[in-house]
Amino acid sequence: MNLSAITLLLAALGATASPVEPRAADGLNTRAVAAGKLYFGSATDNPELTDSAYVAGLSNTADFGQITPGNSMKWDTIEPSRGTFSYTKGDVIADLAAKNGQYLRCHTLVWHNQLPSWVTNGGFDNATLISILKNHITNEVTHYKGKCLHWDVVNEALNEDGTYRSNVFYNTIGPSYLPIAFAAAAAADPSAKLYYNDYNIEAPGAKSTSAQNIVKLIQSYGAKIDGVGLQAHLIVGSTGSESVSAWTTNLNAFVSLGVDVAITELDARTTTPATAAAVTQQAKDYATVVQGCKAVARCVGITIWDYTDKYSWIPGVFAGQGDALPWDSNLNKKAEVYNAILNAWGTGTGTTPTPTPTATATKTTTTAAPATSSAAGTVPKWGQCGGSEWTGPTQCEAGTTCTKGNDWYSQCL
Ligand SMILES: O[C@@H]1[C@@H](O)[C@H](O[C@@H]2CO[C@@H](O[C@@H]3CO[C@@H](O)[C@H](O)[C@H]3O)[C@H](O)[C@H]2O)OC[C@H]1O
Repeated sequence: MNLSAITLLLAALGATASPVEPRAADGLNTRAVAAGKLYFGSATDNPELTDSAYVAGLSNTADFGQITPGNSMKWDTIEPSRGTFSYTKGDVIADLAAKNGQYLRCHTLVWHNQLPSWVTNGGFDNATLISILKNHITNEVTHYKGKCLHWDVVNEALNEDGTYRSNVFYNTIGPSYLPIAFAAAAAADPSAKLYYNDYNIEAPGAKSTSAQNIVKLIQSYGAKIDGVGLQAHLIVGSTGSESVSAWTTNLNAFVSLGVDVAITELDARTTTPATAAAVTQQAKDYATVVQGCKAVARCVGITIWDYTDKYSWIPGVFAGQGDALPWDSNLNKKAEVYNAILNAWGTGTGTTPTPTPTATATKTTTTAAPATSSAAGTVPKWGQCGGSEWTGPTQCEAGTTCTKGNDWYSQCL
């Protein structure tokens, strides 16, 4: 039926064909925004962007209001050799987000994995590695300035028992590599929200407590940290999906430090092929995470680690595991899982944030300003070696020696 036929029909029925306000289509992102969140999003990666059906799904802003590059902003892609920066792959994803009017979560600046061997095995001394770290961060954050809603500044600095992970940065610089990284990122793009991101911090416990201590450490240096990302690579029916209250208790422990939280890499894997019972449990697990985030005002959004089993990272890393995402490997929605997420968001009641994102990430958020913020260059000096300027906690072990750097940190020897 053409438009004039519809008009005639409406006239016959006593109605008019006047234009009506378009309503946003229902979807995972639409529901998240209606619940007061900034986005529901998905990770993606360059190779799958040749799949037009996949791209169409990813670009559907009813479902996805944010995208995260799964690999293309990591150190080995961006600076594969010292001082040589390559932004081609990351730009493709940043441009796609801008074209779609989606937020961009930028991932990740400092991580022990996908770190080129020139960094890992370079044998650099403390001062040189700090300089390399700051140069990498400054260059990359400057390149994407104004485009990243969030930056995952440091990824996975902790072991399972909550101690610091041994990596080239920790082993050479000590824990101050974290505040140094955050300060460098803040200086390069003051508008981007800066996150510490880790896995197995989804439930209260030693690792979650240590992640909270990382927030305090960064704050104690006077550097800016805006949020903590909880990856949430879940196993169906296992830790991280027990109860909404466990989620809210844990999320609120971070929020009480004055930072936002985000679920940054959600998937829920099972033995493949998934049984009907596993899919039912998986739907509950996704719903639990959504309800936990929904209940905490400063939980700003949820990202699934790609949206379809077709491109999930899980089978390649966990043999015999998979079927972890709400879309199957034929790009069809798993109705039980998808609807569980929709229903968990509900139909609204939150404070709807300012308009749909445009190409720039510099937009108003519904969340409060971070509790601590200090511009790089005005942060307190780390005075254990010189003494007078610093009144914060002791960085270097008692009895060890240190040397005062020419910046706001010192170096434990
Ligand atoms: O061969 C590699 C391939 O192994 C690599 O896989 C990526 C590995 O990282 C995945 O993302 C991480 C998942 O868990 C968290 O710990 C991290 O924060 C994430 O960054 C990513 O999805 C995989 O594709 O990809 C590049 C290939 O050359």
